[in-house]
Amino acid sequence: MTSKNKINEDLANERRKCNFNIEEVTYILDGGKEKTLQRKKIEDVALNGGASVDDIPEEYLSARERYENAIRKSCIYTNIVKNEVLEITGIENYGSPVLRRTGDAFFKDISPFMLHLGMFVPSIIGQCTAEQQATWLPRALDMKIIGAYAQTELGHGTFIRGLETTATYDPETEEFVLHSPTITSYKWWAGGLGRTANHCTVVAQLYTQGKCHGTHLFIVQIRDLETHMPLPGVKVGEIGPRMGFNTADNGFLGFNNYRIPRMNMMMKNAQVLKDGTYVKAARHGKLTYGTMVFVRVTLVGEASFNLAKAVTIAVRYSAVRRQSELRPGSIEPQILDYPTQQHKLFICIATAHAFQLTASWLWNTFTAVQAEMKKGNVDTLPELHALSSCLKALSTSDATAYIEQCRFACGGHGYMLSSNLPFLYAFVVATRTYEGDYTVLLLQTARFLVKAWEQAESGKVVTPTVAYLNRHFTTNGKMIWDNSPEGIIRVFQSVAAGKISLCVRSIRNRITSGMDHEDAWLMTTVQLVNAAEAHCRSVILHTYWNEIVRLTKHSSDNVKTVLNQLVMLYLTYWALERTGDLLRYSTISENDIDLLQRQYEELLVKIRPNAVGLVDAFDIRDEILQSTLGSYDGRVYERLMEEVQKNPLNKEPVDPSFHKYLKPLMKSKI
Ligand SMILES: CCCCCCCCCCCCC/C=C/C(=O)SCCNC(=O)CCNC(=O)[C@H](O)C(C)(C)COP(=O)(O)OP(=O)(O)OC[C@H]1O[C@@H](n2cnc3c(N)ncnc32)[C@H](O)[C@@H]1OP(=O)(O)O
Ligand SMILES: Cc1cc2nc3c(=O)[nH]c(=O)nc-3n(C[C@H](O)[C@H](O)[C@H](O)COP(=O)(O)OP(=O)(O)OC[C@H]3O[C@@H](n4cnc5c(N)ncnc54)[C@H](O)[C@@H]3O)c2cc1C
Repeated sequence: MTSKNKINEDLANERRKCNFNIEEVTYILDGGKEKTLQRKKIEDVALNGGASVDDIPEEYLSARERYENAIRKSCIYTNIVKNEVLEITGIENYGSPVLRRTGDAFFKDISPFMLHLGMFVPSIIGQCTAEQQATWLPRALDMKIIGAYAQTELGHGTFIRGLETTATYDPETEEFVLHSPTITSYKWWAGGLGRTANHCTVVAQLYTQGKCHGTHLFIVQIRDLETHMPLPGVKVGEIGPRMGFNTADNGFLGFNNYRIPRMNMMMKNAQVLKDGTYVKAARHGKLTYGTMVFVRVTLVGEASFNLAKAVTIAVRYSAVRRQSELRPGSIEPQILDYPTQQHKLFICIATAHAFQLTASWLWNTFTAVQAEMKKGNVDTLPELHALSSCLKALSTSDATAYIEQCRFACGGHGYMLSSNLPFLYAFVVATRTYEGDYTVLLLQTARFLVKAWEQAESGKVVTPTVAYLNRHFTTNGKMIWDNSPEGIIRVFQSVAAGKISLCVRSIRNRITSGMDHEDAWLMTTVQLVNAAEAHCRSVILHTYWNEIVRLTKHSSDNVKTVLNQLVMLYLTYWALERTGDLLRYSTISENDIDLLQRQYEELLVKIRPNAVGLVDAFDIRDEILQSTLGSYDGRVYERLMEEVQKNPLNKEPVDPSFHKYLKPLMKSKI
């Protein structure tokens, strides 16, 4: 073995200690052996050309160079996908998470094509009629047209009903006239819009026959397909440097009485006829928000994957890194041996599992609701909206906090861009805001919870994810504390029920004392967010536990044991995090809390020997991790030194600025 492919001795030892079958866990996380094999096949085809490697790391490039480089790599990757990967996987895999994640090997930051596949194409699939899809979808999938999703404006993101861009129907020419009447009506933020897209989905207020019918979606060509020049009446550009997403050319867009054909309105859920008659969406008023629901569902899996990357980096690094002395003169321990380090990292492994299994469950719920809606039944949509809203909010918020924790766990080296942890953080922290801000989405879930509470109060049976509310009305007093997984979950459900109950009481008391409903709701929103968070925690705990029980039924004993230890760690961690709530809503005692703490510390000890095996089971290739600290071989220090050689500042022994500025300064007199 050369030093280049030699595995770090500490890491090799960790792998020898691992007592479970790593592949078995990978299969569980991927959703089955076949899925793992297909993922590996895709990765082999897409990554073995080595096209991902930049001669100069992208962080050293100027804004222009970075963008051009991102486009170059997006085209290379798209060609590989079109010509090689889809040959073996089929076109239905075009937008699959596996392909999105494999693409991470090409970009430390973001592909300018991400919104094309992530939202433009889904908006065509979800919002267009079959006839419209036949017109647009093949061209979009073949990249003959490249799109963005332009909804947010300079003045409004959250409040979609407040968007100001207008689309006014002109029956004379059978066209819509798009217009940006104010500065705040300019579209702002859409990824890929600034420099790359030649089309986009535009969300605008629809006017026909003198009446406004609210926001609707339109497909709009914004640039000439030959010259890429913005079309007359279109003003488009890039919004400027951001915390992350700097290769995604997030853009602005304004229209000056810009005309598009009638059939460019996405007409699956509402139509404007030739004469201007508006035909209302028959089934549900919010079906035009469907693309957002789809993306929120996919973001739970994204949160899991990015957290899995961060913790893979941090655990491998913590096995390689030695620091301090436990006793005078003793060998410096691996930092992974410190219980405080285990406390930082093992919860991240468990959370990545919890979110991955919850994401798959949510995806199945989403497809089941879609199937019902195809049959004309929209009854399950409110529950899906409530679930996808809170799960998106919590998974992105927790993943953000834990990725930062992984960076802290890597000390100074975690601050290096080459560790990839700062990029991961900058990418994931945005997901807490986009596709619906954290607070705003939890308040959407709270609306659903209050209604469900009122139904349960009146004796009606409520939907499965809030079924615990029915129990709330049949049991008296605090929930009996029980340290079993099912017991902890029941207590978390009681916490949620108790908090929702307090919200309802607050709202009612405020109304009784003279407030109108809107003000009473507004004054209660701090509690409502808290209640929605508690509900969502109980959903995640419940789903994670249920899925582990179901998926490990036929697993080997050691896999069962280690996955059980992780889920128990997760349940115990959250019970300890929420002792205040547990004291308020259950019979838990001081003694029970002491026991929980001991149980938690014992779990850290049990998981420790399998920690590296557990992150290896995420099976994230080095090309995708893109980290000096987290590679499979653990050559941390060598890779940090190799990176230094790529730094353009080190190309010449003396920087020109020395002669230009420093020397004159040194020579000048005070
Ligand atoms: C290669 C593969 C690619 C894969 C890619 C994976 C990664 C993808 C990355 C994608 C990157 C994305 C980048 C970012 C993109 C964006 O951010 S796009 C813009 C997103 N914007 C938002 O999310 C805005 C958030 N705001 C809203 O959603 C809404 O305005 C609101 C907050 C929900 C309020 O809407 P409003 O119309 O005012 O409704 P309300 O009055 O509050 O509620 C009325 C009732 O409607 C119900 N409802 C609301 N929304 C929905 C919905 N979506 N579905 C169903 N029902 C809904 C609401 O609950 C109310 O119900 P009742 O209580 O019964 O009255
Ligand atoms: C990296 C990135 C990429 C994006 N990509 C796209 C894209 O491709 N296409 C697109 O259309 N948009 C995109 N967006 C925009 C994004 O969807 C919005 O920024 C997001 O929905 C939040 O809206 P806002 O910016 O208007 O925030 P605001 O709504 O102004 O929120 C500001 C604060 O006010 C609070 N707040 C707002 N309303 C309420 C309320 N009713 N109750 C309580 N608190 C409230 C929020 O909680 C938040 O703390 C992107 C944003 C980012 C950061």
